[in-house]
Amino acid sequence: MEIFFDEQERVSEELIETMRKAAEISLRKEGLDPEICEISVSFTDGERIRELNREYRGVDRVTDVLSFPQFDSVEELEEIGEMTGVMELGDVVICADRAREQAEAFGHSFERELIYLFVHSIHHLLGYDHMTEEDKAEMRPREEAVMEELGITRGEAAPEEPAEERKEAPAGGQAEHAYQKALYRKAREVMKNAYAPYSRFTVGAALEAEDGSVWTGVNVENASFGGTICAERTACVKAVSEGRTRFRSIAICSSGGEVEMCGICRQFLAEFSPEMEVITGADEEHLKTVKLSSLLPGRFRL
Ligand SMILES: O=c1ccn([C@H]2C[C@H](O)[C@@H](CO)O2)c(=O)[nH]1
Ligand SMILES: [Zn+2]
Repeated sequence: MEIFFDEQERVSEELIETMRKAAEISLRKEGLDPEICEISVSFTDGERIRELNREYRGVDRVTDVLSFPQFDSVEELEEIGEMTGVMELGDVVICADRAREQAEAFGHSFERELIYLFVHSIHHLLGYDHMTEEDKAEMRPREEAVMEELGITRGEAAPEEPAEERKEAPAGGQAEHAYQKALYRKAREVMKNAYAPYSRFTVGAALEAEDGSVWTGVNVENASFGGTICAERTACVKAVSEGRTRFRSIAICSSGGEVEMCGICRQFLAEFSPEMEVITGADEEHLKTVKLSSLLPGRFRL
C-alpha cells in the first residue's frame, strides 16, 4: 500500500501509521489488493482547504476533508489496475486544525476524528456517496466496520456527520450539528466578559466569517443607557474592523436563557449577510438555527 503524504509533519507518526492501517482495511473489505493501491494525502491549513472547497465545490468555506477520486467507478479502477498493475485511487485533502476543533466539539479524540474523516474520504474515492438515504445506508456501515476493526470506538461521542452534510443542511429546525454547537460554545465562553452592571443580563455572541474566522462579542452597557451596544454588534464591528464583511453564522447565548436578536442587530448584520444563519438556544443541546432574512424580512435599504 502506497500512501503519498504531503505536509505529514502536521500530525504524529503514530497517526500516519494508523492511517495506513485504515486504508488497508478499507481496501481489503472492498475486495481490492492494497499492495497495488495508491492514495495521495495532503494536510493543509484552513485557508487552503477553503480555496479548494470554493474552487471544486463552489462552497466558500473551511471544511474538514475533501476527496478527489481518480476514477468514476471501482470497475474502471480495477480495469486500469489489471492493465497497469497499479490502482491510483485519488487525492484526499485534510484540514488537521479543523479536525482538531471538531474532535473537541464532539468530545472525542483527535485521532478518532482524523481517522474517521480519512476512512470516509477513502470510501468516496471508492465511489460511495451519501446524497440519498439509500446511499448513506450503503456507506456508513462500511465506514463503521473499518473503525471497529481498527479498535477505534465511538465512545460517548455525539452522533456525527461529515462536514459536507453539515454545511449544506438547510437553516431551520433543530440544529444538532457540531459546528453550530462549537460556535455556540464560543459565545457562551465569551459571555463572562459582558459589561452589564445595569441590566445584569449578560450576552455573548460568536460570529463566523466566510473565511472561517470567528469573532466574539459581548454586550457593553453604559451609564448613559442609550450608549449600550449588544453582543452581536460588538462581534460584527470587531470583524468588520479587521476586514471581514461576509458572514456565515452567528451564535448567541445569554444569562437569561434563550435570547432572540434585537431588531437593531438584525438590521445591522443584514447590512452584510442577510442570508447568514442565526443560532440561538438555552443550551447547546437545544439549538435553533434560522436564516437572518426570515427574522428580518424587508430590511431597510438606501
Ligand atoms: O440581542 C440582544 C439583546 C440584548 N442585548 C443586551 C443589551 C443590554 O446590555 C442587555 C439588556 O437589553 O442585553 C444583547 O446584547 N443582545
Ligand atoms: Zn441587539
